[in-house]
Amino acid sequence: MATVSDAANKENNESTLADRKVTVIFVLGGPGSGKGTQCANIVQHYGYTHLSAGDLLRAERDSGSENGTMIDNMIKEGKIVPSEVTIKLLERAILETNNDKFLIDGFPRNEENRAAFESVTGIEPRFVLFFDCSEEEMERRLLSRNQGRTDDNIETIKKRFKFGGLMLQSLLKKFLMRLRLVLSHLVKRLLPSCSTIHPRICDLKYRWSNI
Ligand SMILES: Nc1ncnc2c1ncn2[C@@H]1O[C@H](COP(=O)(O)OP(=O)(O)O)[C@@H](O)[C@H]1O
Ligand SMILES: O=c1ccn([C@@H]2O[C@H](COP(=O)(O)OP(=O)(O)O)[C@@H](O)[C@H]2O)c(=O)[nH]1
Repeated sequence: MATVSDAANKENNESTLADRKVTVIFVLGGPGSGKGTQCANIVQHYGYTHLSAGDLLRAERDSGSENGTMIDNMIKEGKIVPSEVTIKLLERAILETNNDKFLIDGFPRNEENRAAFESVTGIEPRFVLFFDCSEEEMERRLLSRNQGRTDDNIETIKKRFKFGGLMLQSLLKKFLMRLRLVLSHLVKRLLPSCSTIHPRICDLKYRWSNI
């Protein structure tokens, strides 16, 4: 589906997502559930390009952009950056990459993110990988992640759990209804290094062979 920005880009002879046929997998899970770690594994074995929404936002913040202060505040408060900002960064990253298969890590965070992405880019995910992990384990991992992040402190971690948990649950329900959700215990069969991800529920259509 072409968008207004697609039309503007066309006039400027820039390539747009409407010109590209891309496959997208959303990789979701709470903070510290292992999304980034497992994306690195998948990239190695399946030739996907890994796009972390959080990394794109941190790079934008550090670039001196006009949105830098807003992004910094949202991250420190564990809140969700407005969809249009994150989607623009994802769109740009896809267009700059010469691959047609993408793992989008940590996005969407909520239903509004999902709907906006679909409407702006016309892209529906092939499916969604969800890494399920207890808050206790996620907290332990985040506190020893040691990447110098401004949000890996106990106060912000609690906020990320509080704001993110419910939104993620209702988003997952949407994907579940569309039969697009693959849970961590299925991922675990393919990626033995996922062994500490704690498995729960479900017997859903398993489409790993398609990627
Ligand atoms: N299965 C695992 N068992 C133990 N520690 C893990 C596991 N997966 C990731 N970690 C560690 O937990 C921390 C958070 O993982 P990360 O992949 O950055 O999570 P996310 O991207 O979901 O926030 C990192 O320090 C990582 O090395
Ligand atoms: O689509 C996104 C992804 C990330 N974030 C912000 O970036 C922070 C860090 O996200 P990231 O995915 O890097 O880490 P995680 O919280 O999953 O460990 C989040 O708490 C949000 O404040 C956001 O607003 N929108």
